[in-house]
Amino acid sequence: MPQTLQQMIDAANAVIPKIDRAQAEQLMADGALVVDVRDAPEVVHDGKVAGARHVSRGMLEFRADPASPLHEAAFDPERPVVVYCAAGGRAALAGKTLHDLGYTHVFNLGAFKDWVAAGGAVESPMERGM
Ligand SMILES: O=S(=O)([O-])[S-]
Repeated sequence: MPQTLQQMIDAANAVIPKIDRAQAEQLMADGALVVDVRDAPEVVHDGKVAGARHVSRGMLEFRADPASPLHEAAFDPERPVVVYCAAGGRAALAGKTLHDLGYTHVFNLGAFKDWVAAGGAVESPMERGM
C-alpha cells in the first residue's frame, strides 16, 4: 500500500529515538559513529558536526551494508550510530534504513542547525570523497 512521506517519517520516528546534543556527545565519547546524511553542497556550505562522517543519504546503504562492495569499515552494525540532516526528516529515514540493515543502536540527532545553536562543535567539511 502506498505511503506518504509523513507516514514514512512517522514510522521511522517510531523506531529511531531522537536525541539532543548532550546525548549525542556522550554517544560520541563512547565511540559512536556520527553520520551526516545531507547532500554535499549543504555540508560544504555549512560545515558539519566535528568528527562526523559525511555520507549522503543516497549512498547510505552502499556504505553501511557490510555485504556491499562499497562498504566503509567505519560502519559496523554493532556500533552505535548517530544520524543527522538539515531538519531531521532525512535523518529519520536514514536511521530507519540503518535499522532495517541490522544496526541495533541508531539515534536521530535531528537538525544540524539545532546542534549549532546548542553550541555543538563544527568543522569544515574538507575530506576525501566529498
Ligand atoms: O530532510 S530534512 O529534514 O533535512 S529537509
